[in-house]
Amino acid sequence: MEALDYHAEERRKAEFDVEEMKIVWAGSRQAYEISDRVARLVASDPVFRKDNRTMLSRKDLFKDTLRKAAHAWKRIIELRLSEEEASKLRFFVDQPVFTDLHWGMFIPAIKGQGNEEQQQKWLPMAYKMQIIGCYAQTELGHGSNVQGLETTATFDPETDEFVIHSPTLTSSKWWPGGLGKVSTHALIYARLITDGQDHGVHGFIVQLRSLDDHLPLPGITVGDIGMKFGSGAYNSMDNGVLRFDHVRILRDQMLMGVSQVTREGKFMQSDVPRQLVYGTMVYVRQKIVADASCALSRAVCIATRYSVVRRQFGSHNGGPETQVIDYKTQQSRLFPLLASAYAFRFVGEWLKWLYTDVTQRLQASDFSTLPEVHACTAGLKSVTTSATADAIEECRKLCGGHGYLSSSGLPELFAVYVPACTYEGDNVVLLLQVARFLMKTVSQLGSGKKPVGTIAYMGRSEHLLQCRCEVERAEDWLKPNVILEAFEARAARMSVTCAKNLNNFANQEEGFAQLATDLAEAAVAHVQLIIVSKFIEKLQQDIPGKGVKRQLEILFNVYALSLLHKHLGDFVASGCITPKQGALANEQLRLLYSQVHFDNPSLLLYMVLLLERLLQSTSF
Ligand SMILES: CC(C)(COP(=O)(O)OP(=O)(O)OC[C@H]1O[C@@H](n2cnc3c(N)ncnc32)[C@H](O)[C@@H]1OP(=O)(O)O)[C@@H](O)C(=O)NCCC(=O)NCCSC(=O)CCCCCCCCCCCCCCC(=O)O
Ligand SMILES: Cc1cc2nc3c(=O)[nH]c(=O)nc-3n(C[C@H](O)[C@H](O)[C@H](O)COP(=O)(O)OP(=O)(O)OC[C@H]3O[C@@H](n4cnc5c(N)ncnc54)[C@H](O)[C@@H]3O)c2cc1C
Repeated sequence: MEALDYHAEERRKAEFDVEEMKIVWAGSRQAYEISDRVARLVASDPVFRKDNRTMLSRKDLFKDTLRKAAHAWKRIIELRLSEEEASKLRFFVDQPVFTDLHWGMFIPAIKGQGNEEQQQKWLPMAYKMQIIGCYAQTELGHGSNVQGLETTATFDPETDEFVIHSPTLTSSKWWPGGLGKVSTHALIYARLITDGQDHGVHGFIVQLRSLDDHLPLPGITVGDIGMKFGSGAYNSMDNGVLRFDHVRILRDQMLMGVSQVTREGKFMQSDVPRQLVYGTMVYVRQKIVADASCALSRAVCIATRYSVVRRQFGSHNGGPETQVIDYKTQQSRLFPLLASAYAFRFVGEWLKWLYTDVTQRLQASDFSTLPEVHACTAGLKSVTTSATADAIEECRKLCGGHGYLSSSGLPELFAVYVPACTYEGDNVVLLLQVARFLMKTVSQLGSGKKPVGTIAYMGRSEHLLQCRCEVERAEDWLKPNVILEAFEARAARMSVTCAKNLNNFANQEEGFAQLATDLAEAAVAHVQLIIVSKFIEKLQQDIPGKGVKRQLEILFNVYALSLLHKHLGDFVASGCITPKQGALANEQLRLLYSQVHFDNPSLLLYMVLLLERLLQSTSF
């Protein structure tokens, strides 16, 4: 049976309302309708074709990308698309391009760190793309360590200007997307110096190129940093290098929403946490979590299509060979990835709410949830991107030799996706930020300060440190409360153990350095608990559509139990569950795989159809 006939057949047999499942995936009926409308618009426009991009030279690929970006902008204007529709269209164009940084970082930074006057001056030009901006923070010598940046911004009270300078080779700005060829302006992060005093890293808007002839302005040396991983992939982006030779900018080009410099050169730190200077990174990290579910679902679609069509071995009396989807090993590798796509989707929805909430609180000078938002965005960005990068590679391997063909779509998807484990914060560095938040919380237990939000379970650590999972039969692992308590106990015990071991060192810094690996693992346990708990919360909502909730419950159990199986060592070593209970979880997982496959083949194929229109480069 041909794949498409098979799909049609399976949809007819669907155990659930596929249309309602589409809405669950999109987040709302409106979001689905926008997504579907824009996806069709992109898929039907030959300018946006992408099946050729791995065969283009870097120069032709870049020209092709600029052509698509210009066409996208033209269509946005012509069709009067809303900001949400425009963002979707740029997303579906699906090629790393300078607009990611213009819309994704340059504009949000001005909105988040600029004062009212600066927003009124710069945003109208940026929205009309009369200026094109990039986010120039990372330097050749420093990326993770933002406080180590070397570019200087020295205030000159004589002229009421800042002098922007690159004092060393390692202070060269290195990596910013859109910098190499396109951007006219940059948001530069530099050390603010007034009257000889260094006030740390702040943001400055600097014009790089002429708006007349696009040539670099005096004192600016700028260019592209060259080919990156893979052939097509991220080479459609002009990541660049930038050096300043005593470039002068007006005082009001320092973003003054977080701190200010007066005409007299006095540094004023307003009563907001200095970390708000990092706010744009927090914003993008929460976007990256939502994007992880998209990238993961695409890889799973391809691997699922392949697995239901491909046959190998098992022919009896000349009959058809076995579909590879029937192999238990194929199921145990593929189905947890399908479940992860939904898990990341739902936690991404929640994280978007958390970010919106903190943004509203900040406007009311309420900074109470800022530490949790930092920990959640950093941790979820780290865990979801690492899992997604690994999953795309796993999907390639699930597709045999065909997975290695460019036309499968997987190599390009992998090459474009994997830098997500590095940009917007190296994933290990971000886990250590989560660990810092966990250790601070544990140290405050007993102080009377009740842990709240995603860390509230730490307030029950006395119980969690000694509880025993009530699992005697495999089906006991189908109870959400049993799974939740196991994940809470594992996370609490790993954090409390780290906190106790830190006390064996002369100081916190030394302890942190020596125990960094344990702390990173405790951070992963905490973040995976958040993902599991948000999936449970999603299932507690009213989910319309025949059989939809039932499918999602199956996927939840696959996600949680496959994680438990993968990290069984943590659960058993921390005493949360016994080896026998671990074996029962694995037994239940096998039963669930059969359910996903035999009772609900359409659930798998639904994922195939989810973004099918966008998988034009997928040939099978
Ligand atoms: C956090 C750091 C690692 C360390 O910072 P510090 O040294 O300053 O802090 P400390 O570790 O000493 O901690 C002090 C204190 O501060 C707290 N803290 C730290 N950070 C934050 C924060 N962000 N918010 C709140 N609080 C924070 C910390 O917890 C401590 O608190 P306590 O004292 O109480 O313990 C920092 O150095 C850091 O963040 N490093 C990482 C650097 C980084 O992330 N760089 C990224 C550069 S930009 C980049 O890479 C861009 C890539 C983009 C590629 C494209 C992506 C596109 C994706 C989607 C967007 C699409 C949008 C499309 C839009 C459209 O088209 O429409
Ligand atoms: C495709 C791509 C696009 C990018 N776009 C932009 C952009 O638009 N704007 C921008 O400003 N930047 C951008 N970046 C830069 C990116 O943000 C940095 O690469 C990232 O922050 C990591 O910094 P680094 O490369 O200097 O590595 P480092 O910070 O030098 O870290 C190197 C490695 O050392 C280890 N390490 C470092 N510190 C620690 C620690 N404390 N504990 C344990 N291990 C540690 C980690 O393994 C880490 O991967 C981009 C990068 C890429 C790959």
